Amino acid sequence: MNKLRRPVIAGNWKMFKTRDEALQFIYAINQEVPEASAVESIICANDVLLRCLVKRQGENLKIGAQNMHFEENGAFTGETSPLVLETTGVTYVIIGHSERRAMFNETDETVNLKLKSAIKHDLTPIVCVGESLEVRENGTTDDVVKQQVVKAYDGVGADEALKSIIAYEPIWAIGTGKTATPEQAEETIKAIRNVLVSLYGNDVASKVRILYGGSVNPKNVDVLLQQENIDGALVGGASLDPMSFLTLVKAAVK
Ligand SMILES: O=C(CO)COP(=O)(O)O
Repeated sequence: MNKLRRPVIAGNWKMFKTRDEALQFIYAINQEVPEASAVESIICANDVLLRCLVKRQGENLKIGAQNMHFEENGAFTGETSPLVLETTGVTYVIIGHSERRAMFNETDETVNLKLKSAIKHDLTPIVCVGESLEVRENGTTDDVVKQQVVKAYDGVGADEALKSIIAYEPIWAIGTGKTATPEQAEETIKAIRNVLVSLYGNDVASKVRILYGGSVNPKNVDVLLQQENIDGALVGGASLDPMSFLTLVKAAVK
């Protein structure tokens, strides 16, 4: 791993786990999670579970949300305010996950508004980008992903960008068991870092963490994390089992 950038392993539980299952998971790993100074370990859970997880999180495990509204309050039935996340003790939030883009009308514009709002509320945004299989096959991955990054960071200053994390998740690799090869992931993540260079210069670009997501598991995590530009992983299925999640976290501090 590049020791200049602290690695991040974030579990995205999606709409899995009951309250009891979530608490069992936290109790099982709290004492085992490596020091936060060596790896940022995060569980992003369903909104209803956030409060009880925050109360029981250990020093080295942080809790994140999977989405939020960009407004602090208003007539937005069913939405979650960033202010509520902040005051609940949540410290991370996933923004623009492809499932939300595909099923819940998330757009590059709302991703941009949410990114700015999250930073304003001291939430570390994990900004998701990634291409469809069609885009991968027609060879325009870099263009599509670059555009997503440019639009997400429109009007975002360097100091704010430094507080954000990017997750590159090719849609065709999510939940399919088809991981991008380490070379494919590295190539696209390098292209994302180059966008940051053009937006903010070398120094900022070299400090922003960029994660890979899409069928990451304990077997493939090492080779992915060995890539120069991959600073960690955003993990769905393999984050649901406590021992599997711990293996991933420990792989990041090897
Ligand atoms: O969508 C993902 C994480 O946000 C990836 O999910 P899987 O790890 O289950 O492929």
